[in-house]
Amino acid sequence: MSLSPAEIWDRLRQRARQVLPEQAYRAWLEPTEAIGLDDNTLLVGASDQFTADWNESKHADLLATFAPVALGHPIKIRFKVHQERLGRVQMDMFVAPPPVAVSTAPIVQQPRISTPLNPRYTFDQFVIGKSNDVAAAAAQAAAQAPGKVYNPLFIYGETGLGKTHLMQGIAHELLRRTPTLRLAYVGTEQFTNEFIGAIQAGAMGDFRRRFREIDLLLVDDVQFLKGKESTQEEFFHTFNAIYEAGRQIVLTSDRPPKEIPGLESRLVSRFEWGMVANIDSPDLEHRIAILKKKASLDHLELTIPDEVIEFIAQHVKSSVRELEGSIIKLLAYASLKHRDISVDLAREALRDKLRAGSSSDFPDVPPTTITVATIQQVVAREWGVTPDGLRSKTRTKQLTVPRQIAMYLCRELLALQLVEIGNAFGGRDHSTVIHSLDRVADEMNGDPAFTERVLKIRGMLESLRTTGQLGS
Ligand SMILES: Nc1ncnc2c1ncn2[C@@H]1O[C@H](COP(=O)(O)OP(=O)(O)OP(=O)(O)O)[C@@H](O)[C@H]1O
Repeated sequence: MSLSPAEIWDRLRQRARQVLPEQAYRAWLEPTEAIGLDDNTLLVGASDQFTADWNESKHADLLATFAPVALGHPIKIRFKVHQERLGRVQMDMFVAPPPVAVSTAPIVQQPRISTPLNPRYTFDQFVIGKSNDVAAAAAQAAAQAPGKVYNPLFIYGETGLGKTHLMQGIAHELLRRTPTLRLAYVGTEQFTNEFIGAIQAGAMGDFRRRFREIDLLLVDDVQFLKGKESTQEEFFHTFNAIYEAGRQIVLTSDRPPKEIPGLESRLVSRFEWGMVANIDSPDLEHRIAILKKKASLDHLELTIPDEVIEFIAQHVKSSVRELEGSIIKLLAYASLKHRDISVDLAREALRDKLRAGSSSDFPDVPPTTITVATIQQVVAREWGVTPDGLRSKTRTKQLTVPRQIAMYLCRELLALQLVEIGNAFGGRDHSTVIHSLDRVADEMNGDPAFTERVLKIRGMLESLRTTGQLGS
């Protein structure tokens, strides 16, 4: 029986999980998916270019070593950006530890339907600003007097702005005070699936007990109730039972109740009974404060200078999740390049994110006027060889060293993918490119004259980019 690409990927990934740190697994391999199997190569999609490159350089070989045992034959693994997933970057953590279940010994007997809470989603880790002060105050009030003041509390806003964080903050606070709290925390999809499962199993009585005999109901993404008539009906009764018992309900959505299409009017009106609070995008000062808070929580104040925090806050505006993702990317990039974190490094590492905005938003991101061909020309001239020689298969030392440097500069200045660099230099494979980049980085660590020469070329190219002229 032959396995599907998804099954192959699952087997290999699970093996990798046993040997990689959990955080590394979650950050890099979890948000990937198999795209297809081509000949003997498994193609795996990542959400963005950097994740693809990082996996390619750090994990592809390791994963391939599991194949003979896991699949019974060797295969190669290649990572690429999965077009459908572009724009859905999910780096929902800084250097976050894996979420832990909230369960503690005394609670075990309590009815509990709960996805694990993220231990970092507490009130004291939530930075309050103009865009979220009403929602944060309401959440704190609901945690102080559950079921009494804002019931239900309905928090809405665009993705990645802290709705789930605030909602879980209420649960953390209540659990801290009452460890035996009966908590139900689910996404709307999970509620729907459990409901369908209960109908199929003829276990509606059990389902109702589990969802109604609770102290706190948290439901994420209620916009997904749209168009699901029977689920809405069941949710309506669940809501009423909990509400009438004076227990707290907290809901999140990407839009206010009235704007959820296909939501029954009796649910719309119930969702508006308590408090409907919006979370907006944070302004610049708020973004800086959030980044500083995250940096201090992870003891990164000395690693990430203030000007880098400000640079990121100025340019990454779409969501707090994106802000966090930027820092993760920057940390990984710095570690891959063995370089200290600076604004220049951030500009390189976050090139994709910076480009996602309009150029007028990013006046200090210069238009890319240099190309691979320019880099090849400038390097070839400096080393007294020809650009064609750099692109050829010839492996004399006279050509190998400038070729490696030109590859390195393509990566540094143009942030090209490994495979793009390989193609631009006579169709070399990614491991040759990685080897070349490592060689240059090693030489630069140990040989000041070499470093000076590379930096001189780099300076010339950068000046070409900013002024349109080659610096001397
Ligand atoms: N004000 C804030 N202070 C600190 N961290 C924040 C803040 N707002 C958001 N975050 C962080 O941003 C990330 C995304 O937040 P969260 O998951 O709560 O977003 P969301 O609005 O629920 O998004 P989605 O709708 O996609 O589920 C989390 O890691 C969260 O801790």
